[in-house]
Amino acid sequence: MTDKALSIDHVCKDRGKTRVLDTINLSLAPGQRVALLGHNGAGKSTLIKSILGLTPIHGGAIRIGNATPGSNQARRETAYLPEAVSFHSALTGREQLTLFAQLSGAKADVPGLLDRVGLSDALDRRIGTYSKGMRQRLGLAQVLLGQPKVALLDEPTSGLDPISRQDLYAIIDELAAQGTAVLIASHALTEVEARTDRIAIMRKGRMVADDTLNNLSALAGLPIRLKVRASANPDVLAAELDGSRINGAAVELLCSPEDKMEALRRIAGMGDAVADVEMTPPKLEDLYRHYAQEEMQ
Ligand SMILES: Nc1ncnc2c1ncn2[C@@H]1O[C@H](COP(=O)(O)OP(=O)(O)OP(=O)(O)O)[C@@H](O)[C@H]1O
Repeated sequence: MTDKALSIDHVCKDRGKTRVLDTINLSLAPGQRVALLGHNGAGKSTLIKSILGLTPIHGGAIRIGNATPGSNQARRETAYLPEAVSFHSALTGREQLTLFAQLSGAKADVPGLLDRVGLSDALDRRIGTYSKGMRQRLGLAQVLLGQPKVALLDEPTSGLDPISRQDLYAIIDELAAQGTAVLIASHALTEVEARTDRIAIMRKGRMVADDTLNNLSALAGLPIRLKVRASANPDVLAAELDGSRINGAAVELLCSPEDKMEALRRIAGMGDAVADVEMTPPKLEDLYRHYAQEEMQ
């Protein structure tokens, strides 16, 4: 028995002569939300297809709980939302979801699920008349159907408006709260920064980072930005603090996490010459650039 919802252990996959997954390790505990990031072609979709058992791997092992990808048990326990969901356009949302429920053998409160994803007004409308966001919501209702152990979401918010994105993440949070491990492949860094527990970054088939945002920040040693606003003369402040002028009255300092307190003490020592201080830790965008870019290798 394992306490992991998903474990990926030394997985390799080749396409022709190219190794597209190279010794990938990744595990998700129940209820964890993990962002899977990487440039185009890094291997995210291939990894997701391998987890679904849709493409063979050539080394290592993948388990959904204790089940192997593609087995009946794994299929029951895994839900997948592709980037471009496609449904039968002649069916209504209610009919499509009822059909999925029958196919999966799950007992489902179809109107309740459609209500939960904000489609109660459209449940008897043909899917052909749904917008992209509505189809995405229907896809999410399908993910919610069987209370899966693992949910794999491929760019779930692409093409959605900001409110629909927020709604979608709220549903992902609910899914995680009921114990589903959620792996979200995405290019939307700002979103996943706020809405996931861990960040996994792939580069050319390898997993180059897998940790919490804070730990990745510490490991990367990226600088913290301090923006100091002068009350009177910013040039004097810039010279005293050894910072650079960034606009009318402000000075910017970059310091390592270890030097942060020392820098703050120096700023406080300037007394009334300082009107305000703003501190910005590295963002996921900075970390992504650090871990995913080739030049950094
Ligand atoms: N059906 C296929 N046949 C041959 N090569 C493929 C196939 N699908 C993907 N690849 C190759 O495998 C590598 C990984 O591609 P993959 O689609 O997994 O990347 P990705 O990280 O999902 O990219 P994106 O962000 O663009 O969706 C790439 O080099 C790609 O060209």
